[in-house]
Amino acid sequence: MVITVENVSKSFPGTTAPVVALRDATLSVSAGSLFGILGPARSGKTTLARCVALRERPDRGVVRYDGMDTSKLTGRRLWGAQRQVGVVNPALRPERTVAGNVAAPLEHMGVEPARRKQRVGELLDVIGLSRSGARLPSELSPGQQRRVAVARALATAPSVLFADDPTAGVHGDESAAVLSVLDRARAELGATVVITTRDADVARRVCDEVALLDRGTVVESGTLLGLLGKPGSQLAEAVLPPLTTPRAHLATYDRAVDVVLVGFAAVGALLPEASARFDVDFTTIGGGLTRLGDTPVARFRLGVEGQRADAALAWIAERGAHVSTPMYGLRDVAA
Ligand SMILES: Nc1ncnc2c1ncn2[C@@H]1O[C@H](COP(=O)(O)OP(=O)(O)OP(=O)(O)O)[C@@H](O)[C@H]1O
Repeated sequence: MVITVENVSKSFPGTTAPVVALRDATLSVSAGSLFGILGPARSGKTTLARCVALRERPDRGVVRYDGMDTSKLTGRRLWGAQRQVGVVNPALRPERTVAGNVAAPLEHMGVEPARRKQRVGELLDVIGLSRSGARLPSELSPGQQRRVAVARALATAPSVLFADDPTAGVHGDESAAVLSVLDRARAELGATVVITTRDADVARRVCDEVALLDRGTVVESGTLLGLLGKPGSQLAEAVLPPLTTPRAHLATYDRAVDVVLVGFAAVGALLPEASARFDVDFTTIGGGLTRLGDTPVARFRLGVEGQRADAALAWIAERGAHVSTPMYGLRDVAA
């Protein structure tokens, strides 16, 4: 399902004046994407995600599901639209087993026992807890409990899954396992997944689309890979390896450039090949390698020497590398 948010504003009553949670927020969530709403504390992430999930009504603006204006929906039709979004609620029922927790929404819907059992089995497999169905939540680690909460939200096969801060209170490998379950929900069950997070690393690891929120305003949104080459992108800055080079260091080269390379072929081969073809030397003076999901991405600050430096840089740019002139932040100038 494609979800669009158009100029959504939302305020809440405050003690002295209304608290503005969202101002004119606009974004588009592609069908089948893992969409991250990223921003600092109180920037409006949860409110925006709740509007997307139809759990909160905007004061102004429209949320569309596959083009349909949801603001006009009431009663059964609103409920029907809300049911398309499974919301991950981390609070499990302590007295019920893992399987019982996952089965609860299906019982509520009156799904017959054999079908229920089959569905619960499938979901426990997706979350990697096939053999823990009979255990109680208290016997599981926080990360495993969170995975059960995801399975429960997926039980009724919603087309959209919403998880508010899915790695909150879960650490290290455990948080990677929670994120990989969200990724499987998208890849294997075909759900569009919307998450909120303060952590750019979460976005880097699993999100393919992101919106960056600042004090209720969407300051950037789009595909993460698409934003990498955008000059001055805050999202790109947050997920790429940092570049901090003293200005004096750059002066030792004919010229210096920042290069972003995306994908196995580019990261592995583009620079050595350009160097050989154009008889140009590249020296890495900053940056490094990372991954966006499974895609290797590199950002390097390079010293470039050789008469055909321009031709070499044009050649790598034609092959998809993003080449730019280093920009100086305050830190660099001070250094
Ligand atoms: N139900 C509510 N009543 C009053 N104020 C609210 C309500 N929900 C959110 N707010 C306020 O709206 C602003 C945005 O809150 P929101 O929870 O959407 O931000 P957030 O980015 O998810 O924050 P966090 O990362 O801290 O969870 C905050 O100032 C918050 O206090």
